[in-house]
Amino acid sequence: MTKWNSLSASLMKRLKLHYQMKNSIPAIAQARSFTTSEGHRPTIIHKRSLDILHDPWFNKGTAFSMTERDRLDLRGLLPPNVMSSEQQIERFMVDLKRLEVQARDGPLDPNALAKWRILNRLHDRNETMYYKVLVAHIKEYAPIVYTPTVGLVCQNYSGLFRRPRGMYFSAEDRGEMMSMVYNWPAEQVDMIVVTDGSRILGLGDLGVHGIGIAIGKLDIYVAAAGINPQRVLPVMIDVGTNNEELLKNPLYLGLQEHRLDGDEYLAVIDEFMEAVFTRWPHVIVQFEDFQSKWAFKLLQRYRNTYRMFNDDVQGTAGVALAGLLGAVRAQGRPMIDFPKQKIVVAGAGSAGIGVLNAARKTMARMLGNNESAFEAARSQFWVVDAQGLITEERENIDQDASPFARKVKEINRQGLREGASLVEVVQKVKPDVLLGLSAVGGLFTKEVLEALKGSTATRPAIFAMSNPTTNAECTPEQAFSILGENIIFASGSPFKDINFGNGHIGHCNQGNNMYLFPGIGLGTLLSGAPIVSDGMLQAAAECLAAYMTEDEVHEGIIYPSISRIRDITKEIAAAVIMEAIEEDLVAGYRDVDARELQKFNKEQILEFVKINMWDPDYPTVVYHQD
Ligand SMILES: NC(=O)c1ccc[n+]([C@@H]2O[C@H](COP(=O)([O-])OP(=O)(O)OC[C@H]3O[C@@H](n4cnc5c(N)ncnc54)[C@H](O)[C@@H]3O)[C@@H](O)[C@H]2O)c1
Ligand SMILES: O=C(O)C[C@H](O)C(=O)O
Ligand SMILES: [Mg+2]
Repeated sequence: MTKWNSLSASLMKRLKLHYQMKNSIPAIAQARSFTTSEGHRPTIIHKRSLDILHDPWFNKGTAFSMTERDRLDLRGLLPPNVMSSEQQIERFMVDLKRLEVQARDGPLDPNALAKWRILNRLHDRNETMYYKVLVAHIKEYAPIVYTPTVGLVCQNYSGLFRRPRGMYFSAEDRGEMMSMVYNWPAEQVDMIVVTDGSRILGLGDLGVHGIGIAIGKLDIYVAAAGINPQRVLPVMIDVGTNNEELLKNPLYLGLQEHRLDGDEYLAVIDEFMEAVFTRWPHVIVQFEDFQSKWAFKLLQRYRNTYRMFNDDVQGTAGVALAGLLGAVRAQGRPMIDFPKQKIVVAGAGSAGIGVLNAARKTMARMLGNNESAFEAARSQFWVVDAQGLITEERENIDQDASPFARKVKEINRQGLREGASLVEVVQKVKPDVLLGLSAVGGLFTKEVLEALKGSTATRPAIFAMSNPTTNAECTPEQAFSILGENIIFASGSPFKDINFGNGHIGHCNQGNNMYLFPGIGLGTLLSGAPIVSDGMLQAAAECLAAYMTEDEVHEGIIYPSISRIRDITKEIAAAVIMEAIEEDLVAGYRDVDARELQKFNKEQILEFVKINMWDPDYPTVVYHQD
């Protein structure tokens, strides 16, 4: 160091000390005399981006102005609504008061939200420890970081928001996304879960507060699939909200305008996709909780060009299919009898239609995989939506639901008609399976369940798959008490098993797409496949269906316990890779290239998956100057 350099360094040091003492601000260049438009001297900082938000000295959270966000590379790292410090305090106080007056946060666990807060704070200060806790206690804490509590978290997000997590792309960012994406500090991102907040679980449009679901899904990716937490990115695309309460709420964190629609909406999603795939060409994007209206369109738009899938349409379909096949086995019948099952589905949204398409295709394959098999499979389904039974007489029928509209002649024979109620349909059809993806809590009323007593199945199956808990179409208590012990029960949100008191247990299976999406994502990542094909999704579902032993299935257990989720995810990922090899889609991962991967046998693929799963262990850390 030259004399002048060392002199100026010591001068700077003294100056810094002087100004720190004078202003109590730890900034080096307070000596400069320029001022901001508000008349204050600026604080000069030597950090950018997330480092600022993670520094309690400099962080202003949602109060960073738009110009500051641009200056400091913060654009996209905060929800779009800029708040005053008074509003920030108001939000904080609402949350604080809520804790004082309302200790009960949820029907199943009165302390669910309090537990979420504690886990979230751990997540903010020590990721490795957070995931160690989650992996070791997944059964206990999945219902906190994921469904059902995550729904409550999204509903209360304006109060719960502390440190931002993930990225926000808003309608205001049009034209900027390609550069904004570089504000994210990670050089590599493997998994993105993106939502536009338009249909969060069964809770409707929660706007920007829906980011919680993307965060919860990625927690499951890390815990179940061993995706490295430094390479996951939760994303919220804020195109406005049609939730009138949020539009009026001064504490809402998102854009307070109605949702963009049509081409304007598509342009935003297109720009986002282009931006993230430009920066991270190998990323996988999982679409989550988009309203049905867009879920299918976006899937069709991107699925052949990008590595993406829609969890609600495709993940749910696979999980339901595995459960439906399990229900056939639980009736003591071979899986090949699946095409004989009569299935009533309540709900024809993204989830319901996804399940119907997958189940129909599987039946058709079992029946010979030709056009007449596909047509024959159609007649095994009766679909009831908000307007009742869907038939060809339905006016303005949704194009995704129309393949499942019953023929008028058929239903006349059955004594049914367009718009028939769910009870009537169950009474007349006497189905083997009643499956709900309606988002209507309690839809399977006493009358509906009574009607199911007429089922021609030896062991009828009830899938109350809507989330969160209060949206379940019925509870296991209701189902078992009306229909007796000899049924199969599954629900989207977790319920406790029922003890009948006679040595028998009524098993409550959790039919949730969390059994599939982590394996689909991990398998796609490790195979290097450029798309997520139908075959890969089918392989994932079949692997889940085959995972349960005969004994378990006879006991009524059709899905594994969540405590086995890491193992089942490994198996599913391997099945996805094997299918990708079969379809000649593999490109390899890291130092294992396509040719090598193609030569692996099943054991080697399982080992390959296992060694690529991140474990939450502390690494040895050393310092190295750049
Ligand atoms: N368990 C899982 O893994 C899983 C996966 C995805 C979605 N879901 C749940 O499924 C539900 C629906 O999701 P979606 O994306 O399909 O929603 P959606 O809003 O697109 O669809 C809801 C459907 O239910 C119908 N419906 C409304 N009221 C009805 C009634 N009274 N009777 C019969 N049908 C009625 C609507 O007409 C619509 O077709 C949500 O609660 C969601 O949480 C569960
Ligand atoms: O998130 C879940 O728990 C399942 C599913 O993706 C849903 O939207 O309900
Ligand atoms: Mg979902």
